[in-house]
Amino acid sequence: MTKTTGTPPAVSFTGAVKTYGAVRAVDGIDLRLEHGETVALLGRNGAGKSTTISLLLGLNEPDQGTVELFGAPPEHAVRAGRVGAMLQEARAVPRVTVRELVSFVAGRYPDPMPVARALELAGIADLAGRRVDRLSGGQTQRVRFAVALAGNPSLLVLDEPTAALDVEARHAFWDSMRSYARRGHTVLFSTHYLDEADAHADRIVVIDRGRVVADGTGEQLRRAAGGNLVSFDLAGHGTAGLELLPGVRSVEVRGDRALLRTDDSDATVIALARLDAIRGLEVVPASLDDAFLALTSREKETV
Ligand SMILES: Nc1ncnc2c1ncn2[C@@H]1O[C@H](COP(=O)(O)OP(=O)(O)OP(=O)(O)O)[C@@H](O)[C@H]1O
Repeated sequence: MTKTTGTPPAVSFTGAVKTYGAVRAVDGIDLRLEHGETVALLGRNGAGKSTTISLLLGLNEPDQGTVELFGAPPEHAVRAGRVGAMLQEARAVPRVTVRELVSFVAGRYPDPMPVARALELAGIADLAGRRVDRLSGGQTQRVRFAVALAGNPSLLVLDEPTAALDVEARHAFWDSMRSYARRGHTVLFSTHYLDEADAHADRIVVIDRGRVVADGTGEQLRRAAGGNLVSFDLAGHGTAGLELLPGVRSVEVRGDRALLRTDDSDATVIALARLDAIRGLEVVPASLDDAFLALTSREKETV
């Protein structure tokens, strides 16, 4: 992470709220992205990721709170060409070629990158002469990436950038994104894919029901959700009192096995041994999937 003292952060949300009727799509978000950070916004369907991004880009105004880019309202940074965005909805522009579209967008920025470079970074140099309304979903997605890059923005915002991409295109996309980020640019991307967030972001911000429920590295999220999972065959044992054992945060029963999420697996295992409940005992580190499920569990109140 690159900290810049004295300079306002690239992105700053303070108590931002956005409601649609009764739905609090963004429900009091505080978020700060420093210059040069790559941050993943992770959440289930309807968690509020796209609404957060629309506030960030100034496409929507918060009902409460503030959103700033580089210390000013988002539209300033957007108008100054400091922001590039790849949003979910793809509007096909009829008849123009890929090169024409990217050139047109680049021409509206004060300091664009060469069009050939944007096409190359997005992996579509070979599609330059093709009409944009005659491309596959994955190709269209890569054109939108080239459009987002065209202005050489300081802040790149990508809403589910890999949704329509096959495995190979996905790898190529992340390589490009990382090479862009390495040059000191700030990147925010939303995703449903935990592995992608873990592999490609410096920080993961988990959003649930319009709130930030976790913010940290993949490792910190795993720890926050309970470091290890201890499981064993119940073999007739009851589950009463298991949640009171040392380290245990939660107890789940799957068939005849009990699954304990614990912060201190040694202490939990010793206590289980005293109860003679160690048949088929297994201790595994909690995965990021486990962490994500624990953090965004529908049953759990996130306060
Ligand atoms: N224009 C709108 N009018 C009414 N409700 C909306 C609107 N946009 C979003 N919502 C609601 O706000 C909540 C958050 O939606 P949002 O699109 O921000 O979630 P998301 O995390 O991006 O979801 P997904 O992963 O499915 O894209 C949802 O309940 C959604 O139905």
